[in-house]
Amino acid sequence: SPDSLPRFGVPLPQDLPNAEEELERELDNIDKWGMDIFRIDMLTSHRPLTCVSYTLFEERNLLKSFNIPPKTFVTYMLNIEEHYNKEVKYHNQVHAADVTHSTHFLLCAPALESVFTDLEILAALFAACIHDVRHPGLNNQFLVNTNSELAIMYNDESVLENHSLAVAFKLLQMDNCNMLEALNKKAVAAVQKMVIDMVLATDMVKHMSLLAELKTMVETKKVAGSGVLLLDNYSDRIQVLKNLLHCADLANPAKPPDFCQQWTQRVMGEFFTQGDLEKEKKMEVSPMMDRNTVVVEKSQVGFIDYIIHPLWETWADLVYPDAQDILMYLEQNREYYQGQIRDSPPPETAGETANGNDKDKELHIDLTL
Ligand SMILES: COc1ccc(C2=NN(C3CCN(c4ncnc5ccsc45)CC3)C(=O)[C@@H]3CC=CC[C@H]23)cc1OCc1ccccc1C(F)(F)F
Ligand SMILES: [Mg+2]
Ligand SMILES: [Zn+2]
Repeated sequence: SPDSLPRFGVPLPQDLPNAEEELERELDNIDKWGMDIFRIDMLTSHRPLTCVSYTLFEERNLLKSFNIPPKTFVTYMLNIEEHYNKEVKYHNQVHAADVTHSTHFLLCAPALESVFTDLEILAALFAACIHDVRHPGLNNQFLVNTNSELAIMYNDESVLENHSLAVAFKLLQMDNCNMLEALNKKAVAAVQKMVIDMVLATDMVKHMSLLAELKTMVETKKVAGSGVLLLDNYSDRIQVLKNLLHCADLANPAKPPDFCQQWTQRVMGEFFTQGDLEKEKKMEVSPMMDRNTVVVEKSQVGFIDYIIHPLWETWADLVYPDAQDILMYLEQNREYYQGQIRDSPPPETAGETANGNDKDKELHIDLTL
């Protein structure tokens, strides 16, 4: 019947004869780290988020478990997808679909089997879907420095993250969009709180404290007889979910090389566009956004050494041995970028930089630039 949903939730491109089989083949990899989200973006006429989230909610039986009418779910997700900015080169619906898929994969870790309830899984996938909605392709610092409407609205505090949350919950109230309508008030409140906690934790200013807490949790890790993590209070449970979404948001350097390199091109495109705008507005150009000075490969090595590897190494300890393959991709990508740096120095001895400075001090200088 005309109002029945397309098989993957979204209409497929008419000019691609076997789009449906191609898409089915890509989605067969939905439980694998190497799923090709860029091909899914192409095969769904740029609606990867609705397609991937619909496929995941069906696979996890979440629509039935929470009486979510499929039509309502798809209407809401298409609405969310529309509110990601296609002109933005990195923080668009493809990134949201990628983070949602990575969130699903991390939740599948054997160490987390039966640890989280369906409600918590729904909240984590929902948070991933909406975590960057209405991202303008500009960072919080720019919005604060330019006294933007958004920075005033949110008093300079996690401006983008607050905005994405507000937009997502506002869209839930539109016609035929309330996918949580069948949940009781208590469950809706619980989901909303978890989603808010997780999305606010994707603000990079929270990174160091989030990682410190994760390290403490790993050191005091409680494991059940079956080997799964023991998380017996909200604080521990939400802490793992915050770090899980943060890892999914910081997964690009831990993906197969060609995907990692595509994400790097996209983020450079977005950051340089901001740098150009800062130049145009006679502002001080953010050091990492100046196309005339940034050495992309060096940025990636610094990003991996100071942010990505410490986080993923700690996550891998938490779910040991489930994230070992991810760590392998990360180390492979780090070596690739290091090798791309022209006349790159000899491999450093542990903890020392070439001129004998302590690495962490160098990080401090780097991060405060
Ligand atoms: C695929 O590649 C990236 C994906 C996402 C990000 C994201 N970056 N960040 C920040 C940007 C500022 N950061 C730093 N500033 C100065 N010195 C250092 C030293 C080591 S990090 C760091 C910390 C990370 C975000 O907030 C984005 C939004 C949320 C999550 C992650 C996003 C960064 C990617 O590539 C690296 C990079 C690319 C281009 C320019 C700079 C960088 C750089 F290496 F600098 F990060
Ligand atoms: Mg974000
Ligand atoms: Zn993101």
